[in-house]
Amino acid sequence: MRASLLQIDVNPHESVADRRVRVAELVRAQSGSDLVVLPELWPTGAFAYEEFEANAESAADGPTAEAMAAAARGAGVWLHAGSVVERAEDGTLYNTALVFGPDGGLRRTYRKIHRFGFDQGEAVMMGGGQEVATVRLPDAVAGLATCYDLRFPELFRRLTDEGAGLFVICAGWPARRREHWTLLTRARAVENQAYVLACCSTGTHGGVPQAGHSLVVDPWGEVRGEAGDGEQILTVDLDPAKIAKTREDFPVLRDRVL
Ligand SMILES: NC(=O)CCC(=O)C(=O)O
Repeated sequence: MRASLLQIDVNPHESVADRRVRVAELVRAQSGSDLVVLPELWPTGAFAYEEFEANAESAADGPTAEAMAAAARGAGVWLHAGSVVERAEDGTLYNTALVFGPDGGLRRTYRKIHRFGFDQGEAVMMGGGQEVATVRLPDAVAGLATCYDLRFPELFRRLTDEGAGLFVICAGWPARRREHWTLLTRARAVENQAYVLACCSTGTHGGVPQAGHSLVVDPWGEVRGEAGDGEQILTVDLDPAKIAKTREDFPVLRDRVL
């Protein structure tokens, strides 16, 4: 299973519309991959709070959903299209991740459960998701999480209990906490014996320099690929059989007591 993480440069010098066109072209170019992953809130920037209202859109048929559906179909890939600022029917904003199948159909949405900001920014501007989300890919069940969710191991254990052997995490993680990013992605992989595909943005938006360093970690906790600081496509071949094999050979999940 070939996965390509598109570590997109998100900065205010490029308009949302231009970035959408550019990212769609990048996705279309990934036709040899099985799964393509984009960062959190790449149209606006995860910290560009002043852009949220003006760029809020429908998760089903807004401009980003339509462009990403066409790009997934064009490339014939599964696409975790990162997240968008969703405006729900009642007007509430959500940080919502979108997953498309190779036919361009929207297969899953996930509203970020843990909102970042400690009474500011996303934490007050957006509603919190209430449901965990998994999606069945051809060779594994993927559990979805978004950025700050990474700090909450109980979410990943719930996803594991729902059958996930691979976590896809879109993020706009700040550079100043990059050590946490690397440590926590590996921890989630080791404790759940699962692949972690963690795609972060790069550049600076909302005045917050981004970490980059998107990662693919295997179920043994080994880093199989890591991007650098700038915009980059990180392509890694995964072995989904390794999920069951790791869980059989070293069956810690069976020893859970609580
Ligand atoms: N966009 C986010 O969720 C940022 C999370 C973050 O900065 C952190 O957990 O640290």
